[in-house]
Amino acid sequence: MSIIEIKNLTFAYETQNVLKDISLMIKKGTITCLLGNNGSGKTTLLDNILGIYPSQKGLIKVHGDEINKISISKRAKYISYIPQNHEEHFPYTVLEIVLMGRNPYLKAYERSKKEDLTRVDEALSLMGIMALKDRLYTQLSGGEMKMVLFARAYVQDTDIILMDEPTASLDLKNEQILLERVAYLVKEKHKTIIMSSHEINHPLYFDRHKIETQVAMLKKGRILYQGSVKEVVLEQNIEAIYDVKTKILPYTLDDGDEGRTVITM
Ligand SMILES: Nc1ncnc2c1ncn2[C@@H]1O[C@H](COP(=O)(O)OP(=O)(O)OP(=O)(O)O)[C@@H](O)[C@H]1O
Repeated sequence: MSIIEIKNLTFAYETQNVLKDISLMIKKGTITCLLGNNGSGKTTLLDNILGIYPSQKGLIKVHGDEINKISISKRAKYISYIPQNHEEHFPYTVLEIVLMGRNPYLKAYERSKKEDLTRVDEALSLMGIMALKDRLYTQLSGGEMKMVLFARAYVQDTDIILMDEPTASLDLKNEQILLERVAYLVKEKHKTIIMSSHEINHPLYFDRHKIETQVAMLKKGRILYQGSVKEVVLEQNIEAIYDVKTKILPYTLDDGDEGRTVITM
């Protein structure tokens, strides 16, 4: 059974439809990569899955229930979200920001327990950002903030994690850490991840690591191509979406692992 079912979703902010007849089935323990040019509707689709807008046309079900009928407290135990941009105006420390990921598990006025603080330490170590623990979140760089938000999603302990361009503004090392942690969460913890990305090599990376990966390529609010990495990440599809000519090149690593990489011409 699918953990997320989207059927014929059409959505408009005002009068013009931004998402058009989107249907997507997402299995537990898989990654879905949303690719598409700027303004194609990736963030809007993630926001709809999160249930932050009243439903318009079509249906989104999470764990078998219509998303807008699931209480906010239950939703926070089902889905965590790493937004593209996150502004925090209050000078919380990194510790406090990550600890917020445990809020869905606290009763009204209940204080964090020792176990919650242990989870925060575990997440900060996992992301290699223990040194940031007492820093003010408002004073971090964009890339450091992204790593902190991933740690917050990790402690929230949801089955589903939505990520909006999670590697944007990360340096090469942190991009590698993030991709490895995403792969770990899916393979070892059976999390279900939906991530938007402008990096076509991301689905190829997950495919090489033998993670079940679905790709949905959007253009002007429609999914034009949908399926496995091998079915969808093709030169002609990339050109149809981005109007850019590319080559997909095969490579073999020293250990014999084979993969493919996309280069622009
Ligand atoms: N709050 C809003 N009100 C009105 N229109 C919006 C709003 N948010 C987004 N849009 C419009 O909806 C369309 C889809 O935007 P969205 O942010 O979902 O695209 P995206 O694929 O995530 O783009 P990007 O790759 O640039 O992040 C765009 O034309 C955008 O201008």
